[in-house]
Amino acid sequence: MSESNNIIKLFILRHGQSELNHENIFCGWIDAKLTQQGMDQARSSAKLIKQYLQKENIKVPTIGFTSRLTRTKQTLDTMLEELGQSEKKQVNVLVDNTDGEKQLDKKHPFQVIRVDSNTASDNNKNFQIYRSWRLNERHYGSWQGQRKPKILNEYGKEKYMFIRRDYNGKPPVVDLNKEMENEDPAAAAASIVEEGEEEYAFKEPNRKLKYDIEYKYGDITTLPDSESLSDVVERLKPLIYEFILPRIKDTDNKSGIIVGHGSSVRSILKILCDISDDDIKDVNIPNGIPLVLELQEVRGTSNEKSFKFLNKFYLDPELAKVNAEKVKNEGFQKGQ
Ligand SMILES: O=C(O)[C@H](O)COP(=O)(O)O
Repeated sequence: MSESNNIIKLFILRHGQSELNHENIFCGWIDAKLTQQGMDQARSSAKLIKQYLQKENIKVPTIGFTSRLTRTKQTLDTMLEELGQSEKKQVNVLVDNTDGEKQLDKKHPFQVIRVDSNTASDNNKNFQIYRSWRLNERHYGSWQGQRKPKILNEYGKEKYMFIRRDYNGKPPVVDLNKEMENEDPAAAAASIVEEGEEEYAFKEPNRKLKYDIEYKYGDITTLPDSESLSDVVERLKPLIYEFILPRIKDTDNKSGIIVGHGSSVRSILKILCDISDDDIKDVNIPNGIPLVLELQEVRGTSNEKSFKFLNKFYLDPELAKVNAEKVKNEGFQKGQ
């Protein structure tokens, strides 16, 4: 096998701007949609990928991965329109298989549930999308739905930045009774906010409804109520090594698109580029700018050692630098 045909290329990006990014509100597992600017970012990220593929004489990837949140779905769907793949897509949801000990089953950790109802033209659908809750944003605990400047004011700069960026920083747990949409619409309509309690305008979707496929087909015992970046790294590792990389490696051109979130993209980089716990604090991910990550497949080694990091670069490095700095400073600017 020659050097060049065992190179795996990942196109990794954070979704375009969401309604809550726009409002400077912690989003986490709240299911915000993209703004118009977010849709535009998705489209221009696909244009950048297209230009790069043409320049390098590489075919469009045939596989993509998103979280289970709407903002990554909308981003990838919009990108596929621009890449001419939207008619070809086949959508699958990955659910966890656990062994008796409630650990991921080592032999068959994930089950693929096809969610497209149209099976008639399956043969033409050669762009495979896989969605997994393991690619979701970090669960931002009780900070979800709250304005960043307000939290900064309450916790002070040091604690605010520690929880946002330290590898082990973790927000207080969410009170799911209060901060999750009610399963029963009638009960939701009747729910009264006690005097002096804050009304949560932005809530996490009811999990039984949002993750119905996971509840129906898989073992779902581990959905979090607050996470540090290290928690996200742990939940992502099996997905990356047991599913994403082996699938991408088996495609014709060994490339794939991954659309994640600020913290899930930071976690992917931490895992694949071997970034230290300390250095990851300074990594901020801009919305909607693709990063190319190249890995070399090393034959004859076990999972985690079988992909060696080679190179990574943004397709618009200048804009990525400016926008990453803005992400870092969220909450601090006046007038937010
Ligand atoms: O969940 C969120 O609000 C953002 O996507 C990430 O926020 P952060 O950059 O403050 O960690």
